[in-house]
Amino acid sequence: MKLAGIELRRVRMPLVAPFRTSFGTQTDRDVLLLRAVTDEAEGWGECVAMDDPLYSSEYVEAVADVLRRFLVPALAAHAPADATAVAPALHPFKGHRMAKAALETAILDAELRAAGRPLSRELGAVHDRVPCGVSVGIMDSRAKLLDTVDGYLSEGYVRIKLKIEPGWDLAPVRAVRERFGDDVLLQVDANTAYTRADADLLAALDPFDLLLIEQPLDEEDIVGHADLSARVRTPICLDESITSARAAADAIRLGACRIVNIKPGRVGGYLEARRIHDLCAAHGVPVWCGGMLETGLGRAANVALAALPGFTLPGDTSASSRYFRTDLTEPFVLDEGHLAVPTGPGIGVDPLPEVLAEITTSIEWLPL
Ligand SMILES: CSCC[C@@H](NC(=O)CCC(=O)O)C(=O)O
Ligand SMILES: [Mg+2]
Repeated sequence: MKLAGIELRRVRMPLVAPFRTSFGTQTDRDVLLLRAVTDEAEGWGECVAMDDPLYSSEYVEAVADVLRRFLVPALAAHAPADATAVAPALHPFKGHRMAKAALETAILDAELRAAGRPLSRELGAVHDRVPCGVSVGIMDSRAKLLDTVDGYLSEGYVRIKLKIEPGWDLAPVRAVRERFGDDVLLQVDANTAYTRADADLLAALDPFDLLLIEQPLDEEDIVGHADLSARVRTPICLDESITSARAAADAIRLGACRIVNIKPGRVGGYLEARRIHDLCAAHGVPVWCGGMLETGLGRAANVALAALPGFTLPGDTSASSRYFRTDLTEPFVLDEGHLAVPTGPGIGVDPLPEVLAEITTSIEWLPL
């Protein structure tokens, strides 16, 4: 397979409602899509970086820059024969895992489409549909929160994840438990909003029988999470801290987490995501697929990954309608709390041309 070039395409999609986390509020997505053009097929990679470096150090403008100046020229020099050669070619450049993930995914998608192989099969999927959780933002009131959760449970979501931050934690969790009972699968995500001094506060969540507490402390505070894991009964799950299979191995070895949220965009791509899955399975650590408000392109690939055997907890693989009135692809629709794994070659979905044209804000061609 010969790579002709990479198209950088920016698209802007409004969210159906503001999505508030401990690091800010989002009202739309400015998404960078990569289209890999080869002599045999084309492939898509969706970059998960946000507008600003608040979830991680990466952000969309920086991703475009590092692709333009370093990563795509490196591919020109190495002429990778297939997707497995992309990460080694990009290894000299430190970090920028979201940029690398999008590039590797676009090339992997092109390769698999040319070969007629679905991504799910390539990764080792064992299910043809996956159970879906939903992420619920911080709200202005508990009443609004309970109405929102009620709506999602009515839609069939099998797990509720509440965003929390200091001042919005015990009360909303208690309100959800009191309204919907103890059987609802419930977890929380702090996005690093707490400190080691909050151990007792986080331990006060134990009586609510949560599935997990996601990333309570700073992404670099592995020791702090290990100490917290010894103080809090609820399993600690890491997200921002797990940037690679090595980081996952170290966190597990140090007792910093008992569950891992795998996001392919955060760790450099689907091949590294599979390595993390395999490593966690070897240690008996459950994993689930996190989300970055992906369009249907990234959502399709995430659903394929979530079908691997070690993904034993519902992921943030929600229906398209959780975030978008109109998705870039045919919408992902919840069916009895599950999404079907795409069966077509590669990621198995394509952008709808008229939607793509309407939401595109810029196009840049990077020849190899
Ligand atoms: C803008 S928040 C993105 C990161 C966040 N993602 C979610 O909460 C799920 C988003 C989704 O459903 O795609 C996380 O830290 O897990
Ligand atoms: Mg998270």
